Amino acid sequence: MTTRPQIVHSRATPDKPVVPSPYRVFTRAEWAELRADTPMTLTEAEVLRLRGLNERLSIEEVIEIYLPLSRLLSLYVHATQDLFKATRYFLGAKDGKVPYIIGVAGSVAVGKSTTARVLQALLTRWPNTPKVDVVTTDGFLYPNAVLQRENLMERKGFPESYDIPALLNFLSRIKSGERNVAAPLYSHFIYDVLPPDQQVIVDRPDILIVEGLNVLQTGRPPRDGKAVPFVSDFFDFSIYVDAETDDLETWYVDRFMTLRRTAFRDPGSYFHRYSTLSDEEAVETALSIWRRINLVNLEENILPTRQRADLILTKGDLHRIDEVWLRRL
Ligand SMILES: Nc1ncnc2c1ncn2[C@@H]1O[C@H](COP(=O)(O)OP(=O)(O)O)[C@@H](O)[C@H]1O
Ligand SMILES: CC(C)(COP(=O)(O)O)[C@@H](O)C(=O)NCCC(=O)O
Repeated sequence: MTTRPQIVHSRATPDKPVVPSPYRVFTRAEWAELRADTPMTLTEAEVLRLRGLNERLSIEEVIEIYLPLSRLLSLYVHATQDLFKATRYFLGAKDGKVPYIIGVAGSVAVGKSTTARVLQALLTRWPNTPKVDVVTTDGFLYPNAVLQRENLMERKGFPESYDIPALLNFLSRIKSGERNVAAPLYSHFIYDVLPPDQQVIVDRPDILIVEGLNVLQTGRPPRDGKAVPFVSDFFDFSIYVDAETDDLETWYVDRFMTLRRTAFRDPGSYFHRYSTLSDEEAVETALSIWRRINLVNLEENILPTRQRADLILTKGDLHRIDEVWLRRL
């Protein structure tokens, strides 16, 4: 089972004083109280739109967890923009708009992409309707041809499977205020990155959400002593979506079984070969992929980054968030 962030649970003993937690912990009810004012209701059209993002997402979850979170983020975005304006004023600079970047980290199947899409939908509702884009880091995986050549197909999602310099270059261009920056895309259907003519263009959004397993990773310190930035150096705020390992395994297998009934039926899909398996065989296959690849990656490379996040959402059964941990500033 995943252990929850440890630091707050430490008990004082005579020889071991309690270490103050860098996080303030909110129960679900306490967090829900923070959805203070007007834009905290959803229109019917918005509810429908959110349902379209993920039919399993409960609207209660959106109201109690994601609306307060979008309120907090909106306040942070405004504060950062004001600070940026102050710098521009100081420098006598006229132009310049720099996107506010939010990183969303966590295991495969924890719901990063759903969280990112819900936040995107909610943040655009705030006064002045900011433009919010989402980029996923799987676009920066090396193509299968490269992973095969390097014997890394069983390491997809591990740090060495990503073109990190390309991701850093992308983020650096975004943070420099550059317009029309291309980001590569990944397709779960073909299980590979798409060709360069199918890249997505990011054109100076107000907010960019960057979602992926690896976004809080730091990598090895360079041997030559030359400083290399971390992906998270470009973030203004970061979120880690957390859950027990047993739940993650269930969600991974469930998603695999749903895809088997839908996308995998298409002969063009990479996993089409699994559409003819019996249900039991398919569950075994999904469990095997989970345990060989994603679980190992979670334990070795993803969980250790949890305590770098500004906010941790801890999920229980059925994706219900039961606690919110907010880093003290
Ligand atoms: N808040 C949620 N409520 C219900 N189901 C969810 C929620 N978030 C994700 N899921 C389900 O969990 C699975 C993994 O979610 P996804 O967003 O694809 O994860 P990730 O991007 O972390 O791999 C999917 O089947 C999705 O429908
Ligand atoms: C594509 C992924 C590495 C996730 O990438 P991310 O967007 O989080 O960077 C992952 O979904 C994946 O495909 N893992 C390999 C094992 C598997 O097939 O589940």
